[in-house]
Amino acid sequence: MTCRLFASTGIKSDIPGSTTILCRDTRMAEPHIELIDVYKTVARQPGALSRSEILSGVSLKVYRGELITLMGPSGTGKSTLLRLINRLTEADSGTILVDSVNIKDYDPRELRRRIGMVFQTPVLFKGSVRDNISFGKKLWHTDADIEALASEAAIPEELLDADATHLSVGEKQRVSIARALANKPEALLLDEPTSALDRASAEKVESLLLRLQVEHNLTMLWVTHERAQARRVSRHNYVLEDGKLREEHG
Ligand SMILES: Nc1ncnc2c1ncn2[C@@H]1O[C@H](COP(=O)(O)OP(=O)(O)OP(=O)(O)O)[C@@H](O)[C@H]1O
Repeated sequence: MTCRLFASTGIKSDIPGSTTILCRDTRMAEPHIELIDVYKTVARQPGALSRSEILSGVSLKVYRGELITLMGPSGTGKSTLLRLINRLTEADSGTILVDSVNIKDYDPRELRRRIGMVFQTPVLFKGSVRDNISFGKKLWHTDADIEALASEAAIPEELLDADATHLSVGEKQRVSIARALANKPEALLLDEPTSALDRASAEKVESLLLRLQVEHNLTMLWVTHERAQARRVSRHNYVLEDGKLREEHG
């Protein structure tokens, strides 16, 4: 077995006939995304005086090109943890770094271009599939090739001019992934990207995400309720429970 180190290290080791896997090399690179002692409380009822702590000193390092999964009981704060990273919500205390820079020092729009998000239920706006995929390209003036992205996301060419709101949920999820890629992101936050899909569509989207992760060297944080899926897609599986994050071994 050989390790294909993360592309940012610039080192590749492929010995013919051996198995090549992605390996974490903590000696050679700074984490791409790092959470240091993050606390987050929420008000359970609007206007309530007391707040509940859902993250109690969470620390995590994710390296460039690495895929980690997040599991844990419902309501423990997995989505909140993702949303903290692209500043859809703010931590009460602690530090979050992207490329060693505090996320508060980024323009939030640029942060969200770099770190895309895919939700459990794909939300597309009224308009064609092409319009939906082009959204980020227009916003951030990237040179994304819409036809190429559609093809990468296994969206047939004849669907490009179809009304996006009329697609099946599986097709919509593939469009939302292509739309996220049009921003030329470096990382994707995946909030249960397959759990609203039937089995066949879920398998397609799972293998699509895995292929894109390798082809684009994307860092991915993938929330899932399925332990089997977590194990299929990554060797770095974390569980969030009682405000704490722990890595699962074995
Ligand atoms: N903006 C908010 N205001 C108030 N409470 C919130 C807010 N966002 C999240 N919460 C609460 O924080 C807790 C964690 O929510 P979160 O969606 O992060 O959990 P989760 O682990 O992703 O859950 P699930 O697995 O069911 O999707 C829940 O009790 C939720 O009701």
